[in-house]
Amino acid sequence: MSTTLSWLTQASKSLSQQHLQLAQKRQAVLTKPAGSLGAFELLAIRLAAMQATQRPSADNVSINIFAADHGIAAEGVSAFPQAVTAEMIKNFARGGAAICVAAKQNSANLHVWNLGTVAPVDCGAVVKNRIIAPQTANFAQSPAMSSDQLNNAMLVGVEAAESACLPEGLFIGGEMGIANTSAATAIATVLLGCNVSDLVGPGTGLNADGVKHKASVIDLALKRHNLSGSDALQVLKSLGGFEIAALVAGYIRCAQLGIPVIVDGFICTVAALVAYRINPSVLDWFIFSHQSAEPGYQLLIKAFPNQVPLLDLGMRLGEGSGAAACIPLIRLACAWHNDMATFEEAAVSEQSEY
Ligand SMILES: O=C(O)c1ccc[n+]([C@@H]2O[C@H](COP(=O)([O-])O)[C@@H](O)[C@H]2O)c1
Ligand SMILES: Cc1cc2nc[nH]c2cc1C
Repeated sequence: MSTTLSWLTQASKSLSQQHLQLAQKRQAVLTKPAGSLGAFELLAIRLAAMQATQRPSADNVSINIFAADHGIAAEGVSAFPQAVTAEMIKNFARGGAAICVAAKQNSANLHVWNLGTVAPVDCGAVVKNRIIAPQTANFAQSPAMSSDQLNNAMLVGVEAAESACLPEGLFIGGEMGIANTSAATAIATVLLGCNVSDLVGPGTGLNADGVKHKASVIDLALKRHNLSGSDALQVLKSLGGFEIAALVAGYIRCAQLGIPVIVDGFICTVAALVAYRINPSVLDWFIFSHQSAEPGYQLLIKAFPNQVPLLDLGMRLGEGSGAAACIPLIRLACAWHNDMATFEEAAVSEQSEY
């Protein structure tokens, strides 16, 4: 696709190989059998390399929720009415949503970006209004976004990433948008070259008949668009989600700025896939937080080589909640790495040769 978005393919910041090796060496001499802290060890090593430090930290976390409505909601593909998107933005502003509680619990900064809802939202300064349109076009009938809309939605993600650029900051993207599992499923179906039935699921809670109907709506829409062979940006524009576009750009900008990204559930992981297809160098900066209960997640995560999500707790909320659930774990990984004694310091005998 011809685009003014050429910045998207600029290389991500390089990891510090020096700090990667120092962190690997330190993990090997801490008072524990080698590898016994499992994924915590790799997490600390990766963060040390990302932050180019011998003392990785996760103290500065910026949580950014991108919210938007979807024209495809008119096809009856969600268990909830479209009005919930705007209603939940108000709930974010009042502090009543799950992500607000998680942000407070973990002393993380929370930002809400409203990219457009059908019902108006007036929440004063708490919500940053960056309205692209009341909703995307219904992708069962036409492309979800114009090129300008795609560009403007992506600029919101860039703005969020750049404002998260604090010393040793981490970025969590979250999303809110009724019917966005349909958009995400459609995008992933094209990018993975699989069938809709391999990925489609209940989203907010459709029953079996509802999932069947959702699958046939997405299937028919994809036949109309005929996107096979299209690049990831074209797929994003056609099947959309302003909030998904903002996430894609936010992730890429974070990787370019050297900000570690904690990727949330199904929709966010689809955004991560679009980002990865546009610019493969972003993968160094992604920490996959949790296996969403949305069934398509299991196939989706296989598209990222060697990536295993940290948690599998049956979550499927969105909002960045699964990523936020990882904050205490990431902090613990850092504390173990930074503060444990070495075998030498503690005068503990090391492993024998056997
Ligand atoms: O993050 C996930 O894994 C996830 C899985 C299912 C649903 N959601 C959330 O539910 C909404 C989309 O679901 P739906 O059924 O309306 O397409 C949207 O606001 C998402 O944040 C999120
Ligand atoms: C209530 C509700 C809260 C959500 N948060 C993210 N997606 C959501 C969808 C619904 C329906």
